[in-house]
Amino acid sequence: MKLNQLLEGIMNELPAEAGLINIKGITNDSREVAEGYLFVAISGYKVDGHDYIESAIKAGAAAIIGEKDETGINMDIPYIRVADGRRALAELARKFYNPHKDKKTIIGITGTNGKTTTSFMLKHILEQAGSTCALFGSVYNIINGEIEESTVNTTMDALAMQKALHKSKDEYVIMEVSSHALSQYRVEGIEYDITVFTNLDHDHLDYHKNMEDYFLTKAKLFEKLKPGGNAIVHIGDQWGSRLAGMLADEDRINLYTIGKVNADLCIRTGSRNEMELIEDSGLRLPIVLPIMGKHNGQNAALAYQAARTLGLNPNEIIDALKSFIGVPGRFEVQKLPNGATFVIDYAHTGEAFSHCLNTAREMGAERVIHIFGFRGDRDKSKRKNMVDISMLLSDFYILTLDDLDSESKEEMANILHNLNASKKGVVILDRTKAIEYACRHSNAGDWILITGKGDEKYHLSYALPTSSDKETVEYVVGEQELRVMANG
Ligand SMILES: CC(=O)N[C@H]1[C@@H](OP(=O)(O)OP(=O)(O)OC[C@H]2O[C@@H](n3ccc(=O)[nH]c3=O)[C@H](O)[C@@H]2O)O[C@H](CO)[C@@H](O)[C@@H]1O[C@H](C)C(=O)N[C@@H](C)C(=O)N[C@H](CCC(=O)O)C(=O)O
Ligand SMILES: Nc1ncnc2c1ncn2[C@@H]1O[C@H](COP(=O)(O)OP(=O)(O)OP(=O)(O)O)[C@@H](O)[C@H]1O
Repeated sequence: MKLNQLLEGIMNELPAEAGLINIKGITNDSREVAEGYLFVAISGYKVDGHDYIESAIKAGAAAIIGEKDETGINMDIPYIRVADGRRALAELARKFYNPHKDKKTIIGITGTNGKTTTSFMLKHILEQAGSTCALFGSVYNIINGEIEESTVNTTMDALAMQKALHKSKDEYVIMEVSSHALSQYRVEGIEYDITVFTNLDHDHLDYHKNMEDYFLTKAKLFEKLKPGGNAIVHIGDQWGSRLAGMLADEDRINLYTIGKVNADLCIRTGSRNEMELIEDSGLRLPIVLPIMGKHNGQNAALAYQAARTLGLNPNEIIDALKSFIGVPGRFEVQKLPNGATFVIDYAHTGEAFSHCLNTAREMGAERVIHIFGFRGDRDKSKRKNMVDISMLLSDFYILTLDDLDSESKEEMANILHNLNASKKGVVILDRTKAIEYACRHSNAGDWILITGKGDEKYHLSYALPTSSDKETVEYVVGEQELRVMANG
């Protein structure tokens, strides 16, 4: 594609000869530049892409886009200045990979918790109805029925996103959209058919200034709805209600609210996994969800409403939900030989903790034991609240290590000891030893919840020869089986 075609609308005054340059590819990573590529230099959070312009030129770049007036580099290829490199990258990538806009139906799901679960549920419903569906999210990406290795981010960068949209021949694309993605223009230029809001909880305040900023960033997804598109908003918290209020007067879109009362789709929960969805027509749909937790009832209601707006009939959606097998690492349950229950979950916010711990009680736990830590570098201001909620809702908790990222083990150990303000809690730094300890001291009727990592691999090495919570649970359950056998 010619440079001037690519830059149309992004840049007005381009030297005539520069416009004729043939661009063979686009990248913002100097290590990926090949002959004839356009290199987009971005001032990043860790390093400055402008420092790699010379390497990009050596690797064969045909033109450079950057944010700085002066690069201080003598170059005989065009340097084009833009106000925001990330935004320009998104627009260029869309033009390069998807010049005719997407014909597929695109669904974006945002919120602090429940994005992955809701997206898996909706995918399952659409596939049961015979449709093909791509999924872009934190567990993995699925394109044309093939699982692709998981990306670093929940939402891919703009370039990977446009390539993935280009590659997908699926009828539907469901994507999790993080607030980071919205503020970094990773989904710029995408027009959504449906956008979904799950909830907002204290998280990511290492990145956002405050909850207000976090909320307004999430709300940007709804500006990207196509005219006539559908906004589906869970009004279970103040942020969802506020978003619904903001969207209510927008004539160009349709708004569907989900909540316990005064919503277009009402959720009535019964005991354990029983629930009922009530449409505003009065249609009542009872369902026993195959996965546990009221939070999953909310996720199911969001997926239900999305499928309804896509024209599926109520009973086929409810039937599909009945065969949903869950998401890896989200409330995965395993029974121990002694009658106790292990749960592996991805909860890493206070609200997610309360859902998980309450679910264990509702399922009949006599004693709830909670094992968790804090991810290094991530929102440090939520840590105390996480301990407070665990202290309130568990019978016993074990503070342990999670991934440290750039925080040191000593630093984290101090934080864990300082936050452990209750006799209900102990600190066992080694995560695998914490799990082993809980297993050894468990009785029939106990529920042991290990939260934070879900099915992700450990970044640290621990005492037991395992690399994820699931493997550690299998290991300690195996040990317990041996002990039970040895004791006859
Ligand atoms: C803080 C943050 O969000 N960083 C994101 C950002 O990184 P960055 O572009 O600033 O990267 P950088 O390393 O400073 O590099 C700057 C530029 O130099 C270039 N470079 C670098 C080295 C080199 O040799 N040559 C070169 O050209 C890079 O390609 C880049 O263009 O843009 C990258 C591409 O999109 C992201 O991968 C990266 O996410 C990092 C890994 C991250 O941890 N992000 C988290 C906070 C995040 O985004 N999380 C949300 C999910 C949150 C949730 O759980 O809900 C997500 O969507 O994943
Ligand atoms: N609707 C919900 N409300 C509150 N908590 C929820 C909800 N759904 C899931 N959770 C909790 O949040 C955890 C993560 O769920 P899920 O992976 O579906 O969310 P996510 O938004 O994709 O999270 P992340 O952005 O961190 O990947 C679950 O393991 C569960 O503990």
